[in-house]
Amino acid sequence: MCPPEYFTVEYAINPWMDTATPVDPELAVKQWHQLRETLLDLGHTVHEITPEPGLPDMVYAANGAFVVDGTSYGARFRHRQRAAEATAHRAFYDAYGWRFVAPAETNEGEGDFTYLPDAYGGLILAGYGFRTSSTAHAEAQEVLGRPVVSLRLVDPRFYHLDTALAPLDDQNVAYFPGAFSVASQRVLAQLFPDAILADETDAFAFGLNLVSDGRHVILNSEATGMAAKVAAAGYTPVQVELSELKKGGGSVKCCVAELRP
Ligand SMILES: CN(C)C(=N)NCCC[C@H](N)C(=O)O
Repeated sequence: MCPPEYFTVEYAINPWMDTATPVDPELAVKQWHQLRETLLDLGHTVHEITPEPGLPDMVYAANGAFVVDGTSYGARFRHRQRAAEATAHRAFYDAYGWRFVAPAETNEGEGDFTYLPDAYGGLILAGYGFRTSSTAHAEAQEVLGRPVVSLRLVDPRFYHLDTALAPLDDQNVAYFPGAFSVASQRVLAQLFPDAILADETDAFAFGLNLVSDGRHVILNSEATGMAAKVAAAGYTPVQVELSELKKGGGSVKCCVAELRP
């Protein structure tokens, strides 16, 4: 995770960002700490990457890389405003001694990649259409040695895969079909017949931008419908307020990069 020390909305690179809407920096820091405490209370270890001035979106740590089986496939950001974040993330992984592979293709880390270790022997799902190039999917497959399923995102509000789809455990997902092309919807229905289907209201409340440990599902407090759906499926929803970070176009998942040894 990356503390939101320099978080602000000073440019707009997604439909959620509006430079005219003020951010409450103190509230952003408070909400971020509540998310961190929630993870710690659930028994997770949290490492912090040092925020850098001039990189207000660095709080969305999940965009900095995608780690599977101890290998970190680095990010290469679509927009110049975020480009320097990739270097900071690389330094973080180097300092921890992780194997790091620098990408040649544009990709935004866990924003557009996710991994299900028990689905089909270990499956990567990858989004494209707004940020990550589809060519990065093939690159990730070569780097990580796991099959990658490419999914096309079609709604600009759901510009990263992790705004439209989330693993609930090691083999099942929740997703909002309307965020995907018709063909990608068919692929998801084939791969995940037991998925929880979110609707537009759930997705709009960032209800899919969640972090799950397979039992507890941490999600945005505004996503009440999604909380009810995961509870009905036997998971325990844990709701956190992240109103300020939503102004930058992200929520729970965006703030948490998962390290998979
Ligand atoms: C799920 N993740 C990681 C995200 N969706 N990230 C949010 C990025 C927000 C940033 N202002 C941007 O537009 O890049």
